[in-house]
Amino acid sequence: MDLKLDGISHAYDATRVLNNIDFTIKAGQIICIIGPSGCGKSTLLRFIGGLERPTEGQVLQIGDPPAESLNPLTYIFQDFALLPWRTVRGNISLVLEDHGIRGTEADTIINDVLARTKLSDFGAALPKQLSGGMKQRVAIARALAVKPACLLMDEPLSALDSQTRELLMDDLVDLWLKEKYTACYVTHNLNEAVRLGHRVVVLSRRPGQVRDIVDIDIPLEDRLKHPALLQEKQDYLWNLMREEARAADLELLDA
Ligand SMILES: Nc1ncnc2c1ncn2[C@@H]1O[C@H](COP(=O)(O)OP(=O)(O)OP(=O)(O)O)[C@@H](O)[C@H]1O
Repeated sequence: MDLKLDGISHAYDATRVLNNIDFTIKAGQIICIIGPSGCGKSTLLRFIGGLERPTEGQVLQIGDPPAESLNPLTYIFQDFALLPWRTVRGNISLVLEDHGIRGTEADTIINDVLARTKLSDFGAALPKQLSGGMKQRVAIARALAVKPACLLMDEPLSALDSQTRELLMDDLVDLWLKEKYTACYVTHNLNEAVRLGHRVVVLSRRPGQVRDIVDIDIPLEDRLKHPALLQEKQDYLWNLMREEARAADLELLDA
C-alpha cells in the first residue's frame, strides 16, 4: 500500500502550519521528513496516521494493506510508551489482545517479533530493567506485531545517547533488509536521514512546504561503506536547511 499526500495545508486558528504538501510514501521504502523546529513535521505525521484532519488536502491509501495487517498505520514515539507494570511480552501482547488475539496465536507472533528485534531472551523483563535502546526495540517489536502497512516514527531515536542511536540505526537497517517495511520517519537528525531514508523530504520553516525531495540512491546495507558520499548528501541537506533553521530560530525567539 502506498500513501499519497495530496495538497495538504493546515492552520491552527490564525497560524498556518503546512502549505500544499505533496509526496508519496511508496511501499517498502523509508521516507524521512526533516525541517526546522515547528515547521509542522509531527502535525504532518498525525495527518498521515489519521489522528487529525488537515484543513485542506488528503492522505490517500493506494492499494490494500497487507492482508494480515491489524493496524495499517502504527506509531513509534520517542518516549517508547511502554506500560511499566507489564513485561516485554505483556507490552506486545496488549496490542494483540485489542484485536482478540490470544494464546498460541499471540505467542507465535510475539516470538517472531522478539526474534526480529533480538529480544528473545528478554520477554519476561520489565521495562525498568531495560536500557533506553532496548525499550525502543520493544516499542518497535510491538509495532511490528500488528503488521503495519506503514510505520509512523516520530523522532524515535532522539531520547537515546549517540552510541545507542548508532546501534539502533543498524538494527532498523537489518530489520528492513530482512523484511522491507514501509516507514515515514520524522527526525531532526540529518545523519539519521541519510543513513535510513530512501528519500528525504525537506520542509521549509513554518508554514512547512516541500523545499526538496532528495533520493539517497545508495543501498541501505552499503551506506556505512561510503562515508564520503553520505557526508555529501548530509551537507546538501544542511545547506538546504541552514537558512530555514536560522530564520525559524529567530521566529521562535520573537514569539
Ligand atoms: N494542537 C495544536 N494546536 C495549536 N497549535 C499546534 C498544535 N499542534 C501543533 N501546533 C503548532 O503547529 C506548529 C507545528 O508543530 P509541530 O509539532 O508539527 O512541528 P515540528 O516540525 O514537529 O516541531 P519540532 O521539530 O520542534 O518537533 C507549531 O507552531 C506548533 O506550536
